[in-house]
Amino acid sequence: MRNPIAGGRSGRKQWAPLLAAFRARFPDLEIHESRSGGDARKLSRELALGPYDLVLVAGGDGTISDVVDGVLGSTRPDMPLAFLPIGTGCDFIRNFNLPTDPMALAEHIASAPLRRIDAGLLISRDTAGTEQRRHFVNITSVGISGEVIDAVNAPGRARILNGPLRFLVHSALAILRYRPYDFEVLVDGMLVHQGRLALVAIANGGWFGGGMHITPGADVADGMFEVAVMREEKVIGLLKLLARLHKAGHVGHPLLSFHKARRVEVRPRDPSRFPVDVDGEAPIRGGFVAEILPGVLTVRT
Ligand SMILES: Nc1ncnc2c1ncn2[C@@H]1O[C@H](COP(=O)(O)OP(=O)(O)OP(=O)(O)O)[C@@H](O)[C@H]1O
Repeated sequence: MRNPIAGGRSGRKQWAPLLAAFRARFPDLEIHESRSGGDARKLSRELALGPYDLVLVAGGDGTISDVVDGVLGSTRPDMPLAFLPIGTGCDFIRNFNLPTDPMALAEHIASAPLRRIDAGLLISRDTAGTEQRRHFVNITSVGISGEVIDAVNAPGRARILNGPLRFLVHSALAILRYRPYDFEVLVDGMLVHQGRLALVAIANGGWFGGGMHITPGADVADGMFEVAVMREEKVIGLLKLLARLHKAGHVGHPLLSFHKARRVEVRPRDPSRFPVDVDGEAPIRGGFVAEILPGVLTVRT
């Protein structure tokens, strides 16, 4: 299941050697390509019902998220998945120790045992008040990160910058522009914050934003979210924190708290609608509930 636009120009370059390596190791390989945004979800729901042993996801975090949502929403949610990282940020696969060489990656996936990992379920409401449900696999966050994702994914925005640098520059710009939202955050029913916030990250995996190690205590297979709550802070303080995120140097900061949880609710006070970063895309707006689904995904990593 390939997203042909993932990773831009460098993604297209990566594809030929990956395809050659995987064709050699998996002679029965079939290639299916998404044709538009969101198509990966529909296609993978169909593939989950097909005569296949494994769905290889060739794309970035958005593609992996769509495929996970498609497979978990199908009647065969235990269809095994494996990941061929081709993307801008490629944050989810940082949780696994995957080889970068295409031949080594093909061999690794072919011989890896099946294992179960967790995913998240998001429950939100659209503008008409209708309940929406979608799965995520890495990190759902709001605050500065939602604004960053809106900027990074803005259609028509020239791709002068790519990869982690793209996230870093947009993060710095979003911090300069950000006016903290007012939220209530409930973690397993307990109110852990009420008021203005820089960021809340509800994490299954440890990294977002092209390598920022926001939740170092996250474990994709422990049946829990790791939740990072970053309280309001002055611009200069946020920029300093941003500079420390790649090496997890933010841990221990007095304005940050971490929580382990099965259910997290983000209730907006002002504004009531804002972009929500779901695995590096912004498919929903406004408040939501996130629930962990322990061991629901079958993977070969
Ligand atoms: N054929 C297509 N044409 C246009 N958009 C597509 C197509 N197929 C998938 N998409 C969309 O492309 C978007 C980006 O995909 P993806 O996130 O995998 O790549 P990326 O943004 O380069 O990587 P990352 O998320 O790791 O930074 C997704 O939102 C997906 O819905």
